[in-house]
This record gives sequence, structure tokens and C-alpha cells, in this order.
Amino acid sequence: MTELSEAVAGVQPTAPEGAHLTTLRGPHDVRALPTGRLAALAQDIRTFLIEKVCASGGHLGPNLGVVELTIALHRVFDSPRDAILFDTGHQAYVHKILTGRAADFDRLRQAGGLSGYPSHAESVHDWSENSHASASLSYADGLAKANELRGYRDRSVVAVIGDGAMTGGMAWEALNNIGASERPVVVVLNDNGRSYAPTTGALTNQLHALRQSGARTAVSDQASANLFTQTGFTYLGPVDGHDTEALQAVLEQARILRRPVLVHAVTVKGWGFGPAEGDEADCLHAVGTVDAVTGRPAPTSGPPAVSWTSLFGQALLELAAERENLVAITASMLRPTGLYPMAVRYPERVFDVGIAEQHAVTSAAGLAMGGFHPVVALYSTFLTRAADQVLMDVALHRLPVTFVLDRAGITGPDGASHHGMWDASLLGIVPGLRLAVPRDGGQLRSLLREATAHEGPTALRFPKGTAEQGLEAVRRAGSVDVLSESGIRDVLLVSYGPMAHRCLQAATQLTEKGIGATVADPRWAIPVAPELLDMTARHRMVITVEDNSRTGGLGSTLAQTLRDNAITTPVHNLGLPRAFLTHGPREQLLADAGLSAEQIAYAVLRARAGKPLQPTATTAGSPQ
Ligand SMILES: Cc1ncc(C[n+]2csc(CCOP(=O)(O)OP(=O)(O)O)c2C)c(N)n1
Ligand SMILES: CC(=O)[C@@H](O)[C@H](O)COP(=O)(O)O
Ligand SMILES: [Mg+2]
Repeated sequence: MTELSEAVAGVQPTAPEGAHLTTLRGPHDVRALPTGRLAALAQDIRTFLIEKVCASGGHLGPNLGVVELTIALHRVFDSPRDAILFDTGHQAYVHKILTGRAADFDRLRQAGGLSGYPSHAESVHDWSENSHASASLSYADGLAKANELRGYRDRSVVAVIGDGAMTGGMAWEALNNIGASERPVVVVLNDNGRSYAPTTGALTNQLHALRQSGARTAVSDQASANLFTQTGFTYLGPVDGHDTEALQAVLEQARILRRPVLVHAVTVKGWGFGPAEGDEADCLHAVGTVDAVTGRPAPTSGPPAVSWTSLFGQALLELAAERENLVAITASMLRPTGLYPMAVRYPERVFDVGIAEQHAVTSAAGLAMGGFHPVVALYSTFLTRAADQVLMDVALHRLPVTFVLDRAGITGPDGASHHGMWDASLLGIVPGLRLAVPRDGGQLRSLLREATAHEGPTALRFPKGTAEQGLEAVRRAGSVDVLSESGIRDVLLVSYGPMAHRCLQAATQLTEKGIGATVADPRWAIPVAPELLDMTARHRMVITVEDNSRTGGLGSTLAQTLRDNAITTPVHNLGLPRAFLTHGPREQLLADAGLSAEQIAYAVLRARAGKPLQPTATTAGSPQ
């Protein structure tokens, strides 16, 4: 225990590691610390982060890299009068510790516990809750305009943005606006040279050159013109991002300049934890529960779980070997989306465009115009960033591009801006686009083959985590797999993707109650297959089940198609609510939305009784 504990907290030295951090009530406590205590504070925070994040899972590498930077920020700027924004927000743990939330880290990213991102509900010191990168500078531009309009001339707006997030187009739209103003915006570029992998593109080359040019931390010795000075910013840096005092001095300079300033802080992702610093893959960017010494997950017994992502990566690699026209694009997530095996085998056919989904999609359109079939691999939640590009740059031209959407549906610990719950609603409006929803690894392989052979836009979606075990169909009608059926056609359960498993369980429960249920998996969810229409016409009721928003979702598309075909079978859609869902275990959030097997069966009973389907506080529960 350092002297700090007595100085700051007055707790006895025997308090457990990090206990004194729980007495940091806010930035004033950080500002009150004598300079001589800063190194100890940084060390204690680093020890605390390793202990807590290794135990709970979360963003370890990014937060270890911003300990000194965040301490310096809160000593120079007066949060929340001065807004301090964190781009993407995955690196805001230190900010949370310094703003009175250290005691909450035992429940980081757990249901009802601390969010892994800034959360205005948690603290007035938190601003943007959106974990989608490259947006912080736009918020900063708006907040600075608001301050100006209100006459708050003594307030600053600070945005911390990583070198990876700086490769996103929105960041440059904001720089273009801020740089043309004389508003006091301080952009702190946290340059650790990495996104997950080393950051790609011309910007990273420019940052490397600036890092080599030597420290410039005073206005007087301004660097020669660079990308940032040319957009109207005063450039201060590069500055050692792990030297709290040096950072403090430069940030103070930036604060008193009262104009757009870019502070170039050079940091190491994972700083202070060998397994993170040395991790070639991603510097322990986001970990599950891992050993606090080795940084490795605990060994598991039994066969290793096989993820949807790895099944996709392997299936794509095999297709790439067969088809030379197959290429792949990632937006700075080569390994997380499963493209790494193909990048190793065919490096010239895999492109990392930076955190730039809009560019990724239209660049794919260009590749398709050039005779290739691009596979654009994204997390579902990031597809919305490129909606216009999907619609107007790919589908309008009927181009053969395949979108592979990982993390589709409820993802869990990353919360509201990471659940992939809108892609099927978005893609449902795209003319000519075909959407497949594999229920297991076998279907993923066959549907990916079909999609990449199709001469037009296609998409596949699958959830985070371990792939469900294979499910054989009892028969196939066109592209529709019948997974189970009864001679009595009381209800047709249309299950999309991995919802098949819970629909089969629900069908069994219904059979025990004398209700005949058929379970059908459309495989290609959009457009609606004629064979599925036939099935609905031959059942008394249809219940659709999807891990996507109900609003404009797959079930809604089916219901509309039935109406368009004058099929009057009653249709009820089960899915996610039109809401932002918090963080928590995937299965719990699915159950909260009424999507457990029991609740699906219960919904059928309620529909048959002419009652509302999805649970409310008063109706949730098991079938009567
Ligand atoms: C629009 C968008 N695409 C992809 C991601 C996934 N993602 C989360 S953090 C990250 C890397 C961020 O790198 P950087 O901005 O340099 O921050 P660092 O982790 O290095 O501190 C990515 C690609 C995201 N959050 N938002
Ligand atoms: C912040 C971000 O967007 C990613 O780092 C995300 O947290 C990773 O999610 P997975 O753990 O599902 O890959
Ligand atoms: Mg980075």
C-alpha cells in the first residue's frame, strides 16, 4: 500500500489493494493531490485495473494506456463544466475511477452493474454513451457551439480520440468544422499506433513521422505544417502519454490558448502489464475473465467451444481457395470478424480500411464493379454507420457484395450501442438484397457459399459467441427447412437463425399441452420464400421468432408479405423491443424480451386466448 492511501483516504495501510481509490470522490480530489503523489496514483490505478478487469472481463489494453493521460486531464480541466469526451468510450475506466466509481468495478459490464462505456445515468462527468468510434469530435464541435451561444467563454471542450478512431470519416468532418472556428476545443489524440491491430492508412504514417520529429510541447516551437495545422489546429506534441507532469503542462497550454488545439499524446496500449504490451494480436484490447498475471483465459475442460466467428473464417478461407474473385474487407477488425485466416493465406485479397465502415462498403462496391465479389465483414451494430452506402452504392447498382454480420442480435456485456438488433430491419428495406440467417455452423457454410455465388447483394447474420450445435431438418421445402412438424397444424413457429433451438423446445412444450406445432427455418429470410407462404396458409396461426428488433424486423416483413398475398392466417411477431437494451448476459436479455423457450410457448397460449403476447411486468412468467 502506498503512502497515497493515508494521504488521500486515511484508510489503514492494511486496506486491500486499490481500496483508497474508492475514496476518490471526484476530480477535485485528483486536483488536490500534490505532484509527488501522481506516480503512486497512476501505479495504484494500474494495479486496480489489472485486478478488476482480469476478474470481470472488459477493455484492459486501452485503459492501461490512458492512466496518466486521464489523471492529467482531470487535473487541468474542470469536469463537468469542461466537458471531457472519450471517443468510443471503451477507454473511460480511469475516468470512472477518478469520478467516484472505483467501488463499482466488481460488477463491471454485469447486469445492473457499471457500464463498460460512459453513462450519463452513472455520472454528470459522462457525456457520449455511444461506443461507435469517430463521433467524439462532432459532439465536441456541438458542445463548443452551445457554450459559445450561452456565453460560457471560460469553458473548454475536450475530446480524447484514439489513432484508430481518427481513421473514421466523421472525425475528419468534425476537424474540418472545428478547425475553421476559434472555439476552445482541445482534441487529445491518443496515439498508441493500434486499433486492435496496428492502425492502417496514410494517417498512421503521418503520425509516425510526427512521433519521430521529436517532442514539441510549446506553441513557440510549433511543428512544421502537418495534417492538423493545415486544418486550422494548433498542434502540441508529440508528448509522452505516460508522463503525467509533461501531459499536465501541455494540456494547460492547450487550455489557455482558447482555440482549437490538437495535443498529440504518444502512449503504449496495455502499458504496465507485460501480457498486454506484448500481445501482438490486439494488446488485450477486450478480454473475458483472464489470469491477472499471464493475461490468459483459464484452461477449460472438454472440447473447445467453436465460435460463429471462427466457423465463418474457416468457411471463407475454403471458398477463397476455390474462387479467385473472392476478396474481403474489414473496418479495423481483422481478427474479431474472423478474416485473419484469409489474410494470412491471401494477404493481397484482404483489405483493412481502418475504422471506416462507410468507405469499406463503397470500396467494396468499387471492387465489385471491377469484377470481384467482396465480402464485407462487420459487427451488426456498425452496419448502421454505412446504411446509405449499402442502399445507394451497392444495392442500387445490384452489385455482388456479401455482408457478413457478426454479433447480430443481443451481444451482452457491451450494452445498448453494441447489440446487433437493427440490421435485419435496415436490410429489409433494401431492394434486391437477400438476407440469410444460419441456424448453425453447417447452415453458415452452405449459406455463405450460396451468398458469395449470387450475382447481387446478399447478407448473412449470426450472433456473438459459441455456435449452436447442428440441427437437421426433417424435410426441406424450397429454401425452407422444416425442423419439426405435427399432424395438427395449430401453430407455425417461424424461427430465424439460432432461434430454432428454443423454438423446438417450445414446440415440445406445446405438444405436451395437445397443441400441434410446426417449426420452420426460412434460411433465406429475405425475400420471403413462396414455400413459407404456403406453409402459413395451411396453419391456424403463425408466430415468428427473431433476435432482432420486432420493428420492421423479419417477422414484420413476413406479415407484410402475407398481407400482400391475401393470406389471412393470423401472424404474431416475437422479437426485441423498440428500445435501447442495457448490458447483461445474452440469455437474460433475451428472456427479458420474452424470447426464452418457455416464453415462446407461453406466447402461443396467449395468442390462442386472444391476449397480448410479449411479457409485461404483470404477465411475464411460465405457460399456464
Ligand atoms: C464504428 C466502429 N467500428 C468499429 C468499432 C470497434 N472498435 C472498438 S475499439 C476499436 C479500436 C479503437 O482504436 P483506437 O481508437 O486507436 O483506440 P485504442 O483502443 O487504441 O485506445 C474498434 C475498431 C467501433 N467501436 N466503432
Ligand atoms: C469497443 C468495441 O467496439 C469493441 O472493442 C467491442 O467491445 C468488442 O466486442 P466483442 O468482445 O464482442 O468482440
Ligand atoms: Mg489506438
